[in-house]
Amino acid sequence: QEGHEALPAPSPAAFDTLFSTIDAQPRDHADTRARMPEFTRLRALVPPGDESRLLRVDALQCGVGLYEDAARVGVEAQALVERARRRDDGYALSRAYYCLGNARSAQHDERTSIADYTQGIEAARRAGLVVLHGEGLALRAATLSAIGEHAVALIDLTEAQREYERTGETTHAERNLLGLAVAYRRMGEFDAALDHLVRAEHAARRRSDLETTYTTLLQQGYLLFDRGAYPESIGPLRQALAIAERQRDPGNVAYALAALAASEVRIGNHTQALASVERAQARLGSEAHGGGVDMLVHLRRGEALAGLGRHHEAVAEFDGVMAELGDSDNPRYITMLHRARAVSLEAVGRHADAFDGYRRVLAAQTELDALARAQQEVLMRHRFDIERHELEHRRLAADRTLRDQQLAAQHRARHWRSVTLVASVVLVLLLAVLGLRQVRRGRTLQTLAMTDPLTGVANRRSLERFAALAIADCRSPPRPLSVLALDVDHFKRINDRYGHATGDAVLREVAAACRRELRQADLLGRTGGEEFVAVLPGIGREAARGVAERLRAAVAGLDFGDTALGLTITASLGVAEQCAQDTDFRTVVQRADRALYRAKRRGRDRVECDADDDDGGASARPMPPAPATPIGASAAAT
Ligand SMILES: Nc1nc2c(ncn2[C@@H]2O[C@H](COP(=O)(O)OP(=O)(O)OP(=O)(O)O)[C@@H](O)[C@H]2O)c(=O)[nH]1
Repeated sequence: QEGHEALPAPSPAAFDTLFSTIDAQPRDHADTRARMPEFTRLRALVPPGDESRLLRVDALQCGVGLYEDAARVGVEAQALVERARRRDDGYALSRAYYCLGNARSAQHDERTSIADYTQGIEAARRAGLVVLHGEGLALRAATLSAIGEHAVALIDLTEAQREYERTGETTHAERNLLGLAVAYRRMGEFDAALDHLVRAEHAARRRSDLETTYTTLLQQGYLLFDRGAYPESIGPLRQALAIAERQRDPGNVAYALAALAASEVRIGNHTQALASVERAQARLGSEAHGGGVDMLVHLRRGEALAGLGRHHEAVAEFDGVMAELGDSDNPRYITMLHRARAVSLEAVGRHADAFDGYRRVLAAQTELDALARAQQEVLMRHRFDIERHELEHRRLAADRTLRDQQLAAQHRARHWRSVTLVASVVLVLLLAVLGLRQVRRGRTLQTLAMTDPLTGVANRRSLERFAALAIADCRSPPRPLSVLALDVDHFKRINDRYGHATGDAVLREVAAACRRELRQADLLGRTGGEEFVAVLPGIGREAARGVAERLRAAVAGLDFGDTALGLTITASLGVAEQCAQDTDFRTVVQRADRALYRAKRRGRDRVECDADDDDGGASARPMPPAPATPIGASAAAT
């Protein structure tokens, strides 16, 4: 075995690497013989007893020798399917089915092969193997196309393309373009076909994939021919021919020349067409070539001869082709053949045969049209279904969006309701607080309006109001009521000696001391600078005198040691009891004031009563008017 490298030792890691490399390469499903050395290396890497890896090599290798013995390959593939099933290996199962499909295809059992491919496609899809899945779709599409099911083939290839693009399998997507283009052309969708062909050609040129570049150019030529653009088809066909020549592939050269000849016939260049055909025949030699290239060359040769007026030779060519054509062959070629043959038969005077030929052309054409219509219908139905699905999908999505929006709106509304509720509660609380504060402020204002700010005792106004009520109260049932008038002695001196602030403090202390000595029912008020008046309801003159004495003693007992050292104060008081003649409070106060005046006169720090009056009320003074400020508004005599 000269030239063979030594086989590697078993290694799972090395196996996996080589396996991925081989598996990623594009394959010719018909025959993998050229890759036998790779498979042998891979097989050597399988660790002993590793059934799983062995299964994979077998699956990868399945199909070798297909052309020689398709039946044997079919049996092997069937066994592989069983093994893959037992091991639950999606990859091997899918490959085994593809191999089985190829074997059946090679034995012209296309319907069964389609079922096998479908099984393989499903296995790949279940295993999530995108590339293998796409490969199966392409295989099935090729077989479908071969039996005239172009629409379903196009659908398969479109699905493969979508999957490749979705998963970013760019190379596979590019390789799939050619198949798609052919499928489109066969469906008569020429614009889509040309677009895919041009893209496939660019991709193939970029990859320096000459074989695919050749095919894309040949297909462009066919496409332009089908569209009746005969002169335009010459360019791509010549390029295809150049590539086939460079590759030294006689089959491809012959295909390109046959296609060129067909276009040359259509543009009336029959001599050139005949030359092309003869060149093709020379390249093909005497060997038989598969795939119908011989038949094509003869058909084109007949057309060229007919164009040159050599109808007898043309009929002979056409008859040769007819003998070779089977029923399963391409109806397009059959139609083309019968039409060309009928023209030549007519030219040589075989009118009845010509007529028969035209009849067959008509029948074949009708069949072709029906096929085309049926295929269009399948495709349209499929596209309609897809569109309907998409429409349904969009409608569902729109519904969902609407529902989401409704939910969001509901949510927002609920949110705002809570916000409003909280805000209302806060507002109510705020109003309550404000109201409360207002009430308090009103009370404070009222208190301020009724009290003397310096001492906190009642002011003149509230004293008069209280007295009026008390007097009325003491009338029925008749009860006594007395009034005391108190004036701090020599208060001016205190101010002068200790300052005004101390004077204020003295006034506050005097008020506090008096309040301590009075009952709850009594009311003390400040009526002038250093003069206070107390109303004592229910108290008669003598009892009031006692109270006045207590007040005098309390004032005299005040101690100012910590504010004004050495300061002692005294107060003089006058007492008056309300009597029947009194019209109002003022007259009682006047009598009390008179008594107070007397106390001052009699030496201060003492209490005098209106009953003790010895000057017959001549010294009675009216109550002093209410001062703007208590200071400087003394009512007491100096
Ligand atoms: N500190 C202070 N002094 C005041 C206030 N109101 C009046 N006075 C002063 O009190 C003094 C009252 O003095 P007079 O009316 O002359 O009487 P007096 O000095 O108390 O003498 P007699 O009443 O005769 O014992 C004046 O000097 C006023 O300015 C006050 O609210 N605070």
